[in-house]
Amino acid sequence: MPWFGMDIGGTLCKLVYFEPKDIPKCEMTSEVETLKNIRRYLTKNSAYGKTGHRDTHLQMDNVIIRGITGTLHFIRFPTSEMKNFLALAKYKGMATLVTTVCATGGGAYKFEEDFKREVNMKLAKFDEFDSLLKGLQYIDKNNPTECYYWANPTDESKCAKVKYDFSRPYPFLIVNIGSGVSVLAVYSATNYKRISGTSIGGGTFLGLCCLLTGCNTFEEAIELAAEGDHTHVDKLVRDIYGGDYERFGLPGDLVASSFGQMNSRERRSKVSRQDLARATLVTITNNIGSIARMCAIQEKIERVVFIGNFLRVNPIAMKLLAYAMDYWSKGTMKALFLEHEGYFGAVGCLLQFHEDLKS
Ligand SMILES: Nc1ncnc2c1ncn2[C@@H]1O[C@H](COP(=O)(O)OP(=O)(O)O)[C@@H](O)[C@H]1O
Ligand SMILES: CC(C)(COP(=O)(O)O)[C@@H](O)C(=O)NCCC(=O)O
Repeated sequence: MPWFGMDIGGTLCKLVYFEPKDIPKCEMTSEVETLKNIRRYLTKNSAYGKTGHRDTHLQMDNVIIRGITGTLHFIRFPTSEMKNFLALAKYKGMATLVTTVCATGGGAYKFEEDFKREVNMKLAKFDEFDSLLKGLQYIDKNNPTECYYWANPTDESKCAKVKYDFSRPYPFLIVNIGSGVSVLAVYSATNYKRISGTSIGGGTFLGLCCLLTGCNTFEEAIELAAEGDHTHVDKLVRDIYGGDYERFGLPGDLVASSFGQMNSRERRSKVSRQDLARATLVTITNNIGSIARMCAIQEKIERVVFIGNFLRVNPIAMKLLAYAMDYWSKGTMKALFLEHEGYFGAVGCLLQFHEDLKS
C-alpha cells in the first residue's frame, strides 16, 4: 500500500491517497479485490463514518509520482478517532495485505504499535518538517493557484485573495499553525531550521473556545467568532488613553490587553458567546503574528508562509495575519497562504517514501 501518506498530528490525522490512473502491475495479484474495494470506498465517498471527511475541493488530478500519473485525494479525521479508523481499516481487509504505510507527525511514533497489531501494517516513518517542506514544494509546483495573499485585508468591500507567484521562494519563513505552532526558516529546498515555536496555537484556540462558549467543534467556534465583537472583551489602547498613544505610534483601536475588560463583573454579564469566541481568535492569531514577525526580523526574511489547519475555513485569522504583518513591518513583510494548508506533511512523506524506493 505505498500510495498512502499519513500525517498523524496532535488534533487531526491527514491522509493523502494517490490513485493511479492505470492499475499498477503489482496489483494484479490475489490482493486485487481488496485494493479495488478500498479504492472504491475512498474515492466514491466524501464522508467516512461520523468524523472522516474528504476535502474534494482540494483534489489534484493528473499529477505524477515516481513516473506514474494519478489523482491525489485529501482526507482528514480527528486523531482521537484512530481506534475507529484502525477498526474500519481492518474491516475493509487491510490486515490481509502485506503492507507499509508512509507516516509522519507525532502519531507515527505514538500509534506505530497499534498499526502493527490491529492491521498488520508497518509504518515507514519520516520527520514531520522534512515532509512538510517536501510536500509544500511539490504541491506549489503542481498547482498554479496554490499560493496567494490577501489584498486590502481590513476593507471587506475591497478585500480579495490574490494569486502569488512563489516559483522563486527562498528564503522564506513557514509558520505552521497546528495544535501548537512551529516556525521554520527555509533557505533552499533542503536547507532549513526550526527557529521557534509556541504552545499557544490552534489547539489553544479550540480548547479555550470550548471552555468559554460551550461549543464543541472547530466549525462552530469559527461561526461564533464570525458573529462576535472582540472589543467587548479586550481592553484597547483607547480604553486606556482615550485615543491614540501617539508618541509611540499605537493607534486607539489596537488591543492593549487581550481579555482586559473581563475583570469587570458588569462587562462579563454583557458579553456574548460570539464576542468571547472572536476575542479568543483575535488573541491567539495576533500572538502568532507577533512571534512570526519577530522571527522574520531576526532571520532577515520578508516572506512568511502561514499554513496548518488552524487556517481552515478561517478567513478572519488569515486577514488579521495579513494586516498585522503588513502594518507592523511598514509594508516590508508579506503574509502568504497556501490552499492545501494542512496537507503538506502527508504528501511529503509519501513523496519521500517513493524517492527512497527509487534510489
Ligand atoms: N475539523 C477540525 N477539527 C478539529 N480542529 C480543527 C478542525 N479544522 C481545523 N482545526 C484547527 O486545526 C488545528 C489542527 O491543525 P493541524 O494542522 O491539523 O495540526 P495537528 O497536526 O497538530 O493536528 C486544530 O487545533 C484546530 O484549531
Ligand atoms: C510539538 C509540535 C511540533 C507537534 O506538531 P503539531 O501536531 O502541533 O502540528 C508542535 O505542537 C509545536 O511545535 N509546539 C510548540 C512547542 C514550542 O516550541 O513551544
